[in-house]
Amino acid sequence: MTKGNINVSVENIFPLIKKFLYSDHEIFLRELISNATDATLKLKHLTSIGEAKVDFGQPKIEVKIDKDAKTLTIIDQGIGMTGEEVEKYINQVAFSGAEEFLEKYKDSAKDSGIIGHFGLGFYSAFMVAEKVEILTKSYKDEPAVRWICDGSPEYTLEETTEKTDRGTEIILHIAEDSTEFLEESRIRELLLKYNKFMPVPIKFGTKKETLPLPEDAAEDAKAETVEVDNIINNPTPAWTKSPSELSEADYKEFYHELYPMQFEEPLFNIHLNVDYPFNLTGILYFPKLTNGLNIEKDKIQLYQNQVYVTDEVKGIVPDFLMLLRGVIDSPDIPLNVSRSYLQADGAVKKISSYITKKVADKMVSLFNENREDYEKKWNDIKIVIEYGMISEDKFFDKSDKFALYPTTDGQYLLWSELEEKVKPLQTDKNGNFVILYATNADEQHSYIQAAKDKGYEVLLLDSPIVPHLIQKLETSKEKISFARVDADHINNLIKKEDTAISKLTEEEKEALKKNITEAVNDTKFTVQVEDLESSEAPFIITQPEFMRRMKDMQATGGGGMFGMSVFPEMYNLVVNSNSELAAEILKNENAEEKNSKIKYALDLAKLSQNLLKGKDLTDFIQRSYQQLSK
Ligand SMILES: Nc1ncnc2c1ncn2[C@@H]1O[C@H](COP(=O)(O)OP(=O)(O)OP(=O)(O)O)[C@@H](O)[C@H]1O
Repeated sequence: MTKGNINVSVENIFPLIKKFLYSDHEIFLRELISNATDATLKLKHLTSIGEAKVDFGQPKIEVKIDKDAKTLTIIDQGIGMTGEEVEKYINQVAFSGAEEFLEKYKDSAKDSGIIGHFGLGFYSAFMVAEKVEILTKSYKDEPAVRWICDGSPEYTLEETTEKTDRGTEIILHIAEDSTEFLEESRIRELLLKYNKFMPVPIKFGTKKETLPLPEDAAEDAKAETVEVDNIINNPTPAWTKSPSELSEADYKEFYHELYPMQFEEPLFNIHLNVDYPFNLTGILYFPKLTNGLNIEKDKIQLYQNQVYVTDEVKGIVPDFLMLLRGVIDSPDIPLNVSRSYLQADGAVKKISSYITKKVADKMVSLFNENREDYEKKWNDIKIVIEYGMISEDKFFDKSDKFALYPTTDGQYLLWSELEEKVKPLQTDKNGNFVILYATNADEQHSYIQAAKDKGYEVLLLDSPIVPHLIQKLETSKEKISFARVDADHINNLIKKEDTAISKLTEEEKEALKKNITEAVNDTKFTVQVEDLESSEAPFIITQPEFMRRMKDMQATGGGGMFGMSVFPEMYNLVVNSNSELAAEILKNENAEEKNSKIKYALDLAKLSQNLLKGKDLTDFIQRSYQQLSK
């Protein structure tokens, strides 16, 4: 038997490990199962290149709890270790055997999926165990050994005949403060969290399975039940397969495997697969963003060689795609990811821009393959696309091929189609293409109607980030501007050469303006007398585009200008000088009647802008009833 001191530079590394190495104690299981997986994959590799002349068979990893003995054991049927190797790989902390293996078999082992890198994973066992035993037998024809260490730097190592089969057993004597890890439910939870898609089958207990009845079975025959291994993982999850092997149904099935509590079907998926300049595979799903939207729970999961790392993917996945679901697996992402690391890491930045590009490409092909279906899904995906257009220039540059601009008539136009269809009529006298839009088809109905009467097209842009999107489009495209239909009278929104005829003289218009301003007596409203068609409404309330947009942008974060914290409510009250009511107000000499007519007309204008509320609305209704009964 050998006794010795574990070769570390710090006098006692264990308290350090316990405290600092991983803040999350539960990851010890992930580390040990990763080691067991590595050991299995190493053997697979060695048998495949003929270096290990043993039968690889169908190895699995087993996790066992013995409550009485207070032990948790992880057993693999992998490569095992000789006494010498235990000395080398276990006793010399921070000497990673995985690294050495990869170095030695550099070229052939590149794709073997080996996880370990740092040479500290094994010692995370001491976060939960007061004593750790390793019972191991190498695939080489050498005696098995037992290594025991109680958390001090002292260990014992001896040969044993107790283990006759190949592989390693890690026996953790669970410490008093960690007995939660002797609970079956806790271990099951951890296995499902970290190991659900690991590449080697993991057995945790057994389960009963009912055998199918033979075809010629008697009617009253009872199906036989057998005890089988309870395998908790799916060793070949969809993302490890090639897209050509997978049907739509497979993708959907995997979605539900990933998120068992999600009952809605995903809208579509994007299979990621890149091996240069970094390795990355994965599947992203566009979920249907319903009201019950659960961004918190079902997030994109990050894996490293099928080992779950985290679902904090900020930095790796561009912000605008955080609403998606799915998995990303990359051996280039370290297991112990920290935020500062992610932000600084070049590979991670490349991953983020690759994902952006891939999503853009997928949008183009979805649109081209089945436009009708894409249009149907537009309302569910637009928020992600529009956010991407605002935040990622590369995504914006491609968006002309897949971003849709819906009209209030239910058409979905690409930018090029919008230009072709709408630009000729909606270009103003200065050559600017004015794009009219509404944010709410019901509330802005009368304005939409006024625009349509002129033959104009009105877009329906109703997502909350639209003010930002519009700003982005206006600064990126030449000679265009957006105007909400109620931003001004339609004649002023798209100014044409023709001058309107007025029934009133300039002096009369001035007098009318004065009358109305005094009667309205509210600084929120700027009175503007305009020569409109006599059939148009006498009073129209509009809200200038700039002020409203700034206000909207502020409400959705950012975009406020001049350090203004609160934008004042500002409206224009457009008075149609050619309307009968204008003439009537002007010539009415009864001051009281004049006043009440102006107020009544103002209320009607407010009503059509959805601005008449509370007491004003009640008063208005009362006054209207009085009028009726006169
Ligand atoms: N179950 C096992 N079977 C065979 N060898 C093992 C087993 N567990 C650990 N080893 C050996 O011990 C070495 C050290 O393991 P450890 O977990 O500390 O580091 P690692 O796996 O190389 O890297 P990481 O810190 O990323 O886990 C491994 O590289 C491997 O050679």
